[in-house]
Amino acid sequence: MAASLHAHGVETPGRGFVRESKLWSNVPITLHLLRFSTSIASSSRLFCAGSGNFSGRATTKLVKIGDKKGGGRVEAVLKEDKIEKRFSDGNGKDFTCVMKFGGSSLASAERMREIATLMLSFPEERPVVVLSAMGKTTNKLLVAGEKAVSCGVSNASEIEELSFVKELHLRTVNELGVDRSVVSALLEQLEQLLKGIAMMKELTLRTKDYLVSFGECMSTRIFVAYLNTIGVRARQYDAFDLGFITTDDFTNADILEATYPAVAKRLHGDWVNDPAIPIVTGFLGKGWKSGAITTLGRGGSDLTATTIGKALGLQEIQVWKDVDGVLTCDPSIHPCAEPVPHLTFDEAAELAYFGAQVLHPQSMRPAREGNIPVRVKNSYNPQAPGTLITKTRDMDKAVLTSIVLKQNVTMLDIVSTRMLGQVGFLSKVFSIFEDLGISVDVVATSEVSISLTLDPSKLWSRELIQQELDHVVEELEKIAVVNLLQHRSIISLIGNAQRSSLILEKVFHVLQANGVNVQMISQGASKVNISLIVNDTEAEQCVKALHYSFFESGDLSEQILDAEFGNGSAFSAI
Ligand SMILES: Nc1ncnc2c1ncn2[C@@H]1O[C@H](COP(=O)(O)OP(=O)(O)O)[C@@H](O)[C@H]1O
Ligand SMILES: N[C@@H](CC(=O)OP(=O)(O)O)C(=O)O
Repeated sequence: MAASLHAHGVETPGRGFVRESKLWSNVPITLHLLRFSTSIASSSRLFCAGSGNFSGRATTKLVKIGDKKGGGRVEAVLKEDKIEKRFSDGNGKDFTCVMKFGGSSLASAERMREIATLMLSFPEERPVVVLSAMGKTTNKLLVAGEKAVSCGVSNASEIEELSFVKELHLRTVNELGVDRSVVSALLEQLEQLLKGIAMMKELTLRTKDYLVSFGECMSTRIFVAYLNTIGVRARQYDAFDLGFITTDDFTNADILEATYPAVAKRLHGDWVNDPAIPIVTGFLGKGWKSGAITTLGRGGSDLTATTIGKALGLQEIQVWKDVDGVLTCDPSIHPCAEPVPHLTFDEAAELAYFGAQVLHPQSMRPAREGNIPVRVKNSYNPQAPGTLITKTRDMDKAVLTSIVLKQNVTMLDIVSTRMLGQVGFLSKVFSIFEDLGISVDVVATSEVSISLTLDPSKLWSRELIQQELDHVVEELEKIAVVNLLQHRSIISLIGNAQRSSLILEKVFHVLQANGVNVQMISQGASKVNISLIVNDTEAEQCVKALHYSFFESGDLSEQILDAEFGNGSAFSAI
């Protein structure tokens, strides 16, 4: 039978008293008071009252506290099987940070155990934890849904991806020693849903969101059950019931302002009533009109984490990945990519927007608004310092921060037939895109022409199919001569705007040496980003050459920069 321990307060020589602190353990434990958050004076004794088995092999230690007013916070470390578990009584500020673990950090039972150990190895933190779906579950669910549309009701149960998802989650609960019932009902519902899709022969965006939500709903339930079995109090939350209110843009919903107070109220209230580490589903929300489950776009758990960080005004948002932080380029394109130690919110947002998979494009917004530092860390290598993202950073020595590649982009050259004046021309072109609901990425304009790119794989918008492209061209041809150029790539250089001339000089030198023609160039209003459009076939080679030149050759070492440009301020006038 699980032993439970309720430590009901702290007796002090003076009037000091800490309000109820509840500690549970299902194994014999040793309890040490870790710290008391107000000033420490004399010696006192932790005492237990009322219910619970705080006896036998569990021992108390004399502790030092001395808060005359009786406020403050008790924290204790329970030691058992080398796992350290930390509890707090919630007096004072409830939570210190958000810890978000992505699918890559949660691929198996073993990884879940490691994540629990990692999470509990920060005794000074009281985290809110956000989890994504295990491993590649979201992709598998989407493929299962597509297959269900055409496989027939009688074959829906046999869909390979459904079997994969079932097997992964059942194996994980078995290996973690938690009850199968934690996921069995959800797996049953998932199978029923796929049969429903097969019967209807259609997969709407709304159904897609409901379908993928099973991933996060299962991973969080398994993790909470596991934490409870090792004696850690944790509570599962589905974001759509926690207060995440979104637009009804299924597969790409926006978080509404009402979310912040709702989430704060619920998490705070529950903690005060019954402290337990909150484990929240990433990626999910509830549409404000439909009341249905929505998702925040692929990789949306990062946004869940920063939203909670802002809602609770926390000290830090930690995003745990499978890489040593934000890197100088995508490591799958160039293995010599290196971690970037420090980024601003603007740099990180630009990097994510232009396609670096490592962060969700919208995720920096709440962190920036709340001015809460974001730390990107590696759950496979927690010692690595990772990347710290803050409002400002010292840009004196910064030249280029990161190179981002987005492939398979469509480009349009639009030249006015001069039927409209200059102002009319630009506005007409953009209204055509607006009417068709197509987002434009990179733009370069002159008086009578516009070059721009459309992104067919944009994560948060629908796919551009050929028919739609033909329609765009048809509309534009009413006012312009249009040239559609497919299979292009955008290479985005995220860096120090104060050094744009130096960056461009170097870029053109590298591209010329590699015989690459740049088809379009654009510097965003944020000045953090310079984008170059090249052919898809040349893009990866370009990125490698640029990476070598900016990060590996030593040409831009700090000494050289100091000697050539002082502290960079010489460029600010440009
Ligand atoms: N500039 C970059 N820095 C770091 N990782 C990048 C970058 N560009 C692409 N990636 C890819 O992003 C992956 C991490 O993001 P993601 O898969 O969303 O993690 P998680 O699922 O854990 O949230 C890395 O494994 C890496 O392959
Ligand atoms: N599971 C969702 C949400 C998410 O954020 O995942 P990850 O943290 O693994 O990128 C997805 O795959 O899009």
